[in-house]
Amino acid sequence: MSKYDDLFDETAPDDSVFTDKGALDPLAEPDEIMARDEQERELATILNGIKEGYLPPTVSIYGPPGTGKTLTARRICQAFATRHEELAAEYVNLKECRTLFSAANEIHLELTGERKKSYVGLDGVFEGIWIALEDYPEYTVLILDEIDQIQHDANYDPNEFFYRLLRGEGKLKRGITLSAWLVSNQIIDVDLRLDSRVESAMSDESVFFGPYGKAKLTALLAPRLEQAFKSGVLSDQVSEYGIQQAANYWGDARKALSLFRNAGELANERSLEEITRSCFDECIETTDKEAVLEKLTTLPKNHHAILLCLSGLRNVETGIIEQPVSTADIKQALDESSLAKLKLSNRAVHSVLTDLETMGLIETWIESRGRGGRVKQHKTTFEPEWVHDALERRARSTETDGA
Ligand SMILES: Nc1ncnc2c1ncn2[C@@H]1O[C@H](COP(=O)(O)OP(=O)(O)OP(=O)(O)O)[C@@H](O)[C@H]1O
Repeated sequence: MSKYDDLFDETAPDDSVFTDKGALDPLAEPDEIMARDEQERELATILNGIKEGYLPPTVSIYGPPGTGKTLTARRICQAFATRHEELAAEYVNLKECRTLFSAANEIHLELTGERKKSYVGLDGVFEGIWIALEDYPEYTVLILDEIDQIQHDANYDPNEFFYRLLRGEGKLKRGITLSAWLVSNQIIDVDLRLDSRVESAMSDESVFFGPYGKAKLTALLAPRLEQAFKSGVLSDQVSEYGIQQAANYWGDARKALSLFRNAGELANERSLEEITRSCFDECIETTDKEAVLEKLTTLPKNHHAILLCLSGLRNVETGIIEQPVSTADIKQALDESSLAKLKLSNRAVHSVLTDLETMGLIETWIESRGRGGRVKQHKTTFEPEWVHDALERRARSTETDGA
């Protein structure tokens, strides 16, 4: 018997509550979209516009995280495109794009399988996009997920991207009909402060995906819970309790799935035969923390630096991190620490703070101090200690990558 036989025996799940934990993976594609009939109908009506020779130049698809925007937009377009050869649909996720150039290049990559070199510039990439779309069917829907990322480009105004996308010369010259479906958490023209020449080229079509309430979450989770858990380990009452908690706290399908996975794992850890209400109560924070850490670990260095300054001041007596922190204090903490090497100007600090607020990671407000004037204050929307946990996690993964 090798040492691995022992190791595998020791780590094998013993009396697990799960039969198929993968069913609770939010990345796993569900067989069917549940509880989004209204939005599916709105989107199908928009697509059916091709029968009258019209697709809106833009459709804003917006709502809080985990409300099925991406899933619904992609599925409905794919289903329509397989039934109508005059329409093609392409999906591009702009999550990693920090410049207008990289966002346009991501679209180019999706359409052609190739990226453009940087010397061609933004206009060169758009020209490539229009050339590629010439060979497309009469109508193309381009789903641009996480479109709000393009506001992170410190050197360009997002209007430059939209102006080219909507009014580009190469597009008009070739008579290309493109409908850009802009998926984001906020309504896009308000969020990105688009100017009037861009706004006038956009349509005011928008489809809102609200947070899921208890009934919708129940419909959506039912087939996945049935697949995930052994029969008898999750009673109807306890399941209903977990769903109610997920609806009260978040209304987010992704977090609801994670909550059930975490609750099941806790029951396993404690060798419980059934999942209990307290498993859910104890997992609310873990589930929240998981989602925040995931977001934090993917942030750029400057964002981390600012968050560190925001969560670095501790009360000398209690050891508790003190918040809120003013913009001036953040800048001072930056300049007095090893983070000074990042050489962040006041403007850069301000722009990172705006980004963090848009991402829902901090809250910002103005405090009036009488004669002392007005001071901008900031605090994290989550436990500030988690910033340090995220950094540790990132350092560990860099070590592993480097190993
Ligand atoms: N209506 C639904 N029916 C079935 N599963 C759903 C539904 N809505 C969400 N889900 C599940 O939640 C996951 C996340 O949904 P999706 O990515 O579409 O959310 P989103 O609104 O685009 O989120 P974000 O704004 O964070 O990108 C899906 O992959 C799916 O597993």
